[in-house]
Amino acid sequence: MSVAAELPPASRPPSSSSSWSWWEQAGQAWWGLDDVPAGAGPRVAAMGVFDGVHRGHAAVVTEAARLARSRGVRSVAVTFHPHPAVVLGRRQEPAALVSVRRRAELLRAAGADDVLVLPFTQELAAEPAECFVQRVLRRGLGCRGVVVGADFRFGAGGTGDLTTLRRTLGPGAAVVGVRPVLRDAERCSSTLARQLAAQGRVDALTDLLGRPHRVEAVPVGVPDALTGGHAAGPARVVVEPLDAGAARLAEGPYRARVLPLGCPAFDVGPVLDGGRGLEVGRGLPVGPVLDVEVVHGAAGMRLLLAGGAWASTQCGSLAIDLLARLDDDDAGARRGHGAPRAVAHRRVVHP
Ligand SMILES: Cc1cc2nc3c(=O)[nH]c(=O)nc-3n(C[C@H](O)[C@H](O)[C@H](O)COP(=O)(O)O)c2cc1C
Ligand SMILES: Nc1ncnc2c1ncn2[C@@H]1O[C@H](COP(=O)(O)OP(=O)(O)OP(=O)(O)O)[C@@H](O)[C@H]1O
Repeated sequence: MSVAAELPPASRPPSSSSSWSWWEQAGQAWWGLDDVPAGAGPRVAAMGVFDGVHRGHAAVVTEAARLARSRGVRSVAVTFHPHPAVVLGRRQEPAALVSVRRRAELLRAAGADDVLVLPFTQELAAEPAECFVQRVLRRGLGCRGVVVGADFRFGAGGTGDLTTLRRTLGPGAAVVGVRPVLRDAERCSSTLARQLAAQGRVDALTDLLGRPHRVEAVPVGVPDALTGGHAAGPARVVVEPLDAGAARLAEGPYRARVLPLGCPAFDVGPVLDGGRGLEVGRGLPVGPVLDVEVVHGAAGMRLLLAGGAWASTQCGSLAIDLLARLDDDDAGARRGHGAPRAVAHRRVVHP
């Protein structure tokens, strides 16, 4: 039986959700082995969860792409969702740094020709490593090579490793274990990235990811008065993460670049915040830099965008790239004390 056929329907995004329509539009990923086109030829796979696609992940995917090119085949990033630790009850919170849609986009940006999302279930967790390699990597994807981190473990009991891959894939296949990519002598990991986000350590997080951390969000309200569609003074827009399980971000003020999401034909429109609307450079929209305040409440995480009236009126959803934490002294103090503490809310006024 195929992986997709074994899935509960809820594992796949509902076709009515906006994120699913982006999947379809972008043709970003295969969802389950059944989606993989038959007879598409051999491949080299990179394998892992890849939440956040940090620099360590990028090294694995880039190596798979290089190996695939050298063998004249396509590369595929094989990723799992939800996170095994959540499915296996080792982690309570389903906190993910990025949505699966964004993960697929980042894996492609790192060099993967294709992305396969395998829904992670109790059944998959119980599958012996050798069976997984035979069923998914050999028969399903025709792998001529596999690239993982040198310490990657998989399969029932976590017994699968590089040796398992070499033995099971056979002599013609290349199996590469990428040496750990470090940041400040610490192994880059999604767990570390989630910790840095929870502590509001934007500089360290940017360094670990190799790019600014992005929150994908949708406007839900305008707290400040808007008169006839025009801002009466500095406007603030409330936005909520698109992904209800988005990893926690420390409360407090940030500076962020805000981009329209999923609307490629975005019209710049009237600029409501004094001339700093979207510019178009090299075919890509370059959003305005805005002050953002992150708050947590009963409804979950919310972000208040200063001067973001254009966003609520012009575009359904937004990408918010965090550039800096505004209260650096406070962040420094937090670093010194280890544990994150609440940051007093400061009203962010757009200049
Ligand atoms: C293909 C595959 C990939 C896996 N990847 C991960 C992983 O990235 N992280 C993780 O914690 N567990 C992962 N697991 C789960 C563990 O290998 C293992 O199934 C789990 O720890 C259950 O172990 P148990 O049989 O001792 O209960 C993966 C399992 C499979 C089959
Ligand atoms: N720092 C790193 N250097 C090299 N390879 C890495 C690094 N981190 C992860 N990998 C590899 O990238 C793939 C995906 O990693 P995966 O998401 O499973 O691990 P992770 O980043 O440690 O996540 P988590 O912290 O959630 O367990 C795996 O093959 C893994 O071994």
